[in-house]
Amino acid sequence: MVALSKPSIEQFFMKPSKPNTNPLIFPTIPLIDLSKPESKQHLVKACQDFGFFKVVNHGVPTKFIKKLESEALKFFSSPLSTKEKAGPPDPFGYGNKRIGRNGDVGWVEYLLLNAKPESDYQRYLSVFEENPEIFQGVVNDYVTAVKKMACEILELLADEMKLQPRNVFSKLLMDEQSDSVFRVNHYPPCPEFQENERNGRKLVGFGEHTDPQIISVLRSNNTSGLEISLRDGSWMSVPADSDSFFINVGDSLQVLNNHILQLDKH
Ligand SMILES: C=C1C[C@]23C[C@@]1(O)CC[C@H]2[C@@]12CC[C@H](O)[C@@](C)(C(=O)O1)[C@H]2[C@@H]3C(=O)O
Ligand SMILES: O=C(O)CCC(=O)C(=O)O
Repeated sequence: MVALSKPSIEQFFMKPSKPNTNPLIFPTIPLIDLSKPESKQHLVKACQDFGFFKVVNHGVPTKFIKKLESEALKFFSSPLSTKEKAGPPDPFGYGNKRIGRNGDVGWVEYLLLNAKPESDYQRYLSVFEENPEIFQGVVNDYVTAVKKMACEILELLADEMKLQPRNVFSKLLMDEQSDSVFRVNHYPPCPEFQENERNGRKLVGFGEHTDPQIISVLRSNNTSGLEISLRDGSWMSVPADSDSFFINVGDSLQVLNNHILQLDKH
């Protein structure tokens, strides 16, 4: 993660990270097809070996995805002064370039919302003037469907790890006290982008980090740019994809998993 105190255009660029060029280790992102029962056997391996995988036949209705995308585009197309009424993030709300509480910056604007079902987004959505409830409804439909998929994945994982009850992980997502968040990131065009690319410097959208939660469910509107770190310290690009979801194993699930493996040994 790039932690900088004085945001200036220079700070959004850095030397490219080490790409994976070893032809003997050219990994592909594990694929989990939720419609195939045998997929769940690959799930534990994908989590343990890679910590990241792609999910197809996920059951999240395309209409929820498209509606969310279109509402999010409406939000980010609004004038900056309007969007800023939904910020700064505390931690929820609209954020621009400043990410989190540690002084990190990136070429990104975002809307971070609490993903609890009863959350009220009115405070953040003055942008939508007369009908913020449309955005609220669209987010609720999307978040509910994505949580259902996330719970299914976590329950398959518990089954495969022979853990009881099978909602041992998924209940953490559904709990009243759950710290689930919903985040929409928008990476606006950058005027200095091409010149810096020519000089071998890379634009940082959302800097290097791990996710503290159980799992992160990621989706892009068919855009590349996301990279994941491999065990050998190299970075791998996640190809653009319009239909799939990508799952990142969060720090909490890794800790729980290591704890369970330790218990197994005794
Ligand atoms: C720079 C950061 C933003 C973040 C907290 C962190 O220090 C590193 C993890 C980031 C992340 C990623 C997943 C979620 O979007 C998030 C809310 C979280 O819990 O960890 C963000 C944090 C953030 O934006 O505050
Ligand atoms: O926008 C992205 O694709 C990555 C964002 C990310 O890593 C995150 O929100 O934790």
